[in-house]
Amino acid sequence: MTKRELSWKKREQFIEDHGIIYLDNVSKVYSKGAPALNGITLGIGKGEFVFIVGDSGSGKSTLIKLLLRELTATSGSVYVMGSDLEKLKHRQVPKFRRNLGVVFQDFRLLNDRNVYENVAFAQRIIEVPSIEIRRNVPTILATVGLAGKYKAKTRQLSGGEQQRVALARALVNNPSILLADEPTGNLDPKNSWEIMTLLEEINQNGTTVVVVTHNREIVNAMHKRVITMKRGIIISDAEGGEYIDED
Ligand SMILES: Nc1ncnc2c1ncn2[C@@H]1O[C@H](COP(=O)(O)OP(=O)(O)OP(=O)(O)O)[C@@H](O)[C@H]1O
Repeated sequence: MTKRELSWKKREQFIEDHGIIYLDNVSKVYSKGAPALNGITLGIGKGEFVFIVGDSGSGKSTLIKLLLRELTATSGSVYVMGSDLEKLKHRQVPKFRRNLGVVFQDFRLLNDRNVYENVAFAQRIIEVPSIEIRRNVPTILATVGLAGKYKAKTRQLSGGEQQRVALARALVNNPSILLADEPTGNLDPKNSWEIMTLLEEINQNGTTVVVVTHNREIVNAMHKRVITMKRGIIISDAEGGEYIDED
């Protein structure tokens, strides 16, 4: 077995034992104030669908930023896909992020480009050959129900449609993990449900999905694993859990 095969096997074993996401006693302290995360230990298995909920300021976005390696932990270790993110060199970060899809509340699209270009862009930056891009983009747009809108400028779309473009862009590179930070925060109930249904389908196709949300109704209806945070710690972690009311 080559060295590379051996290290891949080790990583597979790590994921099997601890999860595709694993935080080991992680704290994050910003320059001022109480820790945003305070000794979090958490494993998320390959193929899981997990909600992360909690009061404003409880540390949810900080957690997502650690997983994306936008931030590093003050202490403890963050492992994503079996890699210790602290050991990742700066130049390795873009390659690491290829396996992560991410969507945000505010969509973050290129508003002067059309739908097709927004999605194709994600493939161009990782140098996917044009012939494959021309095949992949329509396929993923059909998956999110936007096949007919590929020429539209994103600013001409509804909020729900814009979030679907963002989802298509997040998924086109076939990531192992999809992180969604408040994906329905700017959407009405109907569009929120459509996005959640898409996230569930994506999960059923094998992608691990982590959703940060304040949407109580959706969390309570979907009966997924629910991790509740408060002031930087996990106060509840329950399969088929409910949104716990803030006090
Ligand atoms: N860049 C920063 N510098 C200093 N403090 C920060 C920074 N970002 C977040 N914090 C603090 O860390 C704590 C956790 O913030 P975080 O954004 O992770 O919470 P959250 O649960 O995502 O909140 P919300 O639901 O409002 O988005 C808060 O007390 C916040 O004020």
